[in-house]
Amino acid sequence: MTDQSVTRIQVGGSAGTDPYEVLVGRQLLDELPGLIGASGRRVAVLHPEALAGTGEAIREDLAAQGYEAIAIQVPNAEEAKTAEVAAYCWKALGQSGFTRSDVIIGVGGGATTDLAGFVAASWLRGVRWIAVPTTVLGMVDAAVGGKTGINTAEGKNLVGAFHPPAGVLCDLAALDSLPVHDYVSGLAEIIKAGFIADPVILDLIEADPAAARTPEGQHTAELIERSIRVKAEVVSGDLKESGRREILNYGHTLAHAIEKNERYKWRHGAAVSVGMVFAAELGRLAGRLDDATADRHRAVLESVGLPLTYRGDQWPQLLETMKVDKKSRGSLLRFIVLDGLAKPTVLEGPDPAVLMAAYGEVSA
Ligand SMILES: NC(=O)c1ccc[n+]([C@@H]2O[C@H](COP(=O)([O-])OP(=O)(O)OC[C@H]3O[C@@H](n4cnc5c(N)ncnc54)[C@H](O)[C@@H]3O)[C@@H](O)[C@H]2O)c1
Ligand SMILES: O=C(O)C(=O)C[C@@H](O)[C@H](O)[C@H](O)COP(=O)(O)O
Ligand SMILES: [Zn+2]
Repeated sequence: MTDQSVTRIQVGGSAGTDPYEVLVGRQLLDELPGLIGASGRRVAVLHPEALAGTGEAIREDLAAQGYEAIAIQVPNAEEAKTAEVAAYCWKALGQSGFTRSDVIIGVGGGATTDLAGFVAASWLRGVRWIAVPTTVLGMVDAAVGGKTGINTAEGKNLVGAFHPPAGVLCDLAALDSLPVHDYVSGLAEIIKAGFIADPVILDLIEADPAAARTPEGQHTAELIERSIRVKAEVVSGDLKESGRREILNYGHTLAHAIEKNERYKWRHGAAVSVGMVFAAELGRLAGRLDDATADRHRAVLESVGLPLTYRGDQWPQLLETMKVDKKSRGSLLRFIVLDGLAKPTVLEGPDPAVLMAAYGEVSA
């Protein structure tokens, strides 16, 4: 039985998109059969190496309920977000006779659910999938909203599809085994939600930054739920990022360039942290953002142990990579900046000197 203290947050349902729910609580796996649906006979549980035990336990449980269940183990973290690993998954699905009525379950962090969603989007031109995020970042951001994809040598998430899940199960117990480095990485996306839409998030973290770094923290569930609500509200109105959804990319233009520069060895949240400090400086230098809000970025990110700087000598490469950011239009670079707290906006084609000066503020 699903625990009674489960929070349900609806996503989508307008503009022709099917609604689905994000559940936050404990012991949520009993929800799987309902999400798989009456016509699902085969299920593929896609999981990273680090969650071999969890993946197998879910597979066994579903097999015991009569499903033809296979497990597909993929590498940890960004090593899973490649065309080669996607092809490996397609092969496993083909060999098990996976049809359009069958279902993929992505169990893991954002890298795993991005891959699982992409495999689901591309297999037979789209099959049903369910996200079971097991990291903070996966719960508050990656598993929600239907952006799926993989990286290429040229950049982050360059191949993908919008393919929303049938449901998202955030079991808070999963966070107990998450290394602190990965836990903290997820806080960057929570802090992003605070700056772009819900400043109460910032207040809660600033009240006790040490507690925010652990699953036992007093406000853990509230921070996760508030961030999911921000994401749910934004993507519900703009699934395919034709406008407002771009605000979720706050800090990501530089972040993705840093990730590529580091050959995807930096955690996404760490790169987003530096990217948000850069975006705040850009907003300040462009005359949009007040000093106090810009300075608040450094203070809150540093208080939870996120990085604020990156290598100063890498600017030319980073600038080149930023040109193929998905928000770019032709040769026009576009950034999300703040006009004030919780007032995100687009800054188009900033003066190259201003861009470089903003980078100077995050250069180590
Ligand atoms: N689709 C989206 O909208 C969206 C949004 C934000 C981020 N992302 C993507 O999410 C990815 C980052 O996700 P992440 O921060 O969750 O990292 P991750 O998926 O790389 O996971 C980090 C590490 O933790 C391990 N792990 C996962 N759950 C665990 C658990 N419960 N216990 C122990 N180990 C566990 C993983 O195997 C991996 O080694 C990036 O690729 C980023 O681009 C996507
Ligand atoms: O959901 C979105 O939209 C986001 O931008 C959320 C980001 O946190 C996330 O990292 C996303 O994958 C970035 O998307 P991309 O389109 O810039 O690759
Ligand atoms: Zn992100």
